[in-house]
Amino acid sequence: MIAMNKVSQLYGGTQILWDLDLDIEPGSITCIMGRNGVGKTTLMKAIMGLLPIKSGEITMNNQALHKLSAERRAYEGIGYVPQGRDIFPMLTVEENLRIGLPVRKSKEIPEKIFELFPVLKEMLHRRGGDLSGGQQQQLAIGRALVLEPKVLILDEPNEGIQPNIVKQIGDVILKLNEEEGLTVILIEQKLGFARRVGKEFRLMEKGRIVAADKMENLNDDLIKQYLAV
Ligand SMILES: Nc1ncnc2c1ncn2[C@@H]1O[C@H](COP(=O)(O)OP(=O)(O)OP(=O)(O)O)[C@@H](O)[C@H]1O
Repeated sequence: MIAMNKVSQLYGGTQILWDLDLDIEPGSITCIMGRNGVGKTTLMKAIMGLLPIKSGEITMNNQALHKLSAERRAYEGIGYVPQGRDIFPMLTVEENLRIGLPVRKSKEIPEKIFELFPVLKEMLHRRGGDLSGGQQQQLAIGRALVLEPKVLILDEPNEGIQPNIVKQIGDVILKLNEEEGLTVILIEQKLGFARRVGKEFRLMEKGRIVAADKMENLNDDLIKQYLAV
């Protein structure tokens, strides 16, 4: 579905991604894992078009993606929930959700969003900045889903969030995947969550993918080598 072929990327003079190859199968839930600073967020920004790549190619369903603008990639069906949520604190929940609608050429927020996250309906007229961290994360996911993406990228959605909301977010990801075939790419540091939700894993080190397999094959040796701190 999404493929990266020998992608390299630099920040200033520092190379972050090195000839990186990645394959994301349609309908999969793939966890991108690795220690801090290995390039996971940079990789996601490269897929989204938020950072230009230096060389290599990125395709979705065999169509070149790396030449398209970030906006165009959203239009083509890639939804992105950045690290740190990034909602608009001064806008209401409803206004935050409506931001994606022009891309979708629709006037209404799909009712499905409120079925998945009932709290967003309850808080529709509150300012985003007044929500709890967990509620803001649900809003950020809801806002990405307004675009009805084919692929949803989430960057550490559970960072600093209380366990009951982490559970709800996991349930929503699994439901969208199982019922609608949504392809999910998830940056996840928490092993328990990755194992519950992920079907595939990709381990990163120093800007490269160093291991790729089904989640049930994420064994103690790999964890020790690439994840343990
Ligand atoms: N805007 C930037 N300018 C320069 N260097 C950056 C910038 N953003 C990230 N980097 C560097 O790029 C490298 C990869 O960062 P990235 O955020 O992609 O890693 P990560 O695996 O997502 O880490 P984390 O788990 O801590 O979020 C790090 O060494 C980081 O310091």
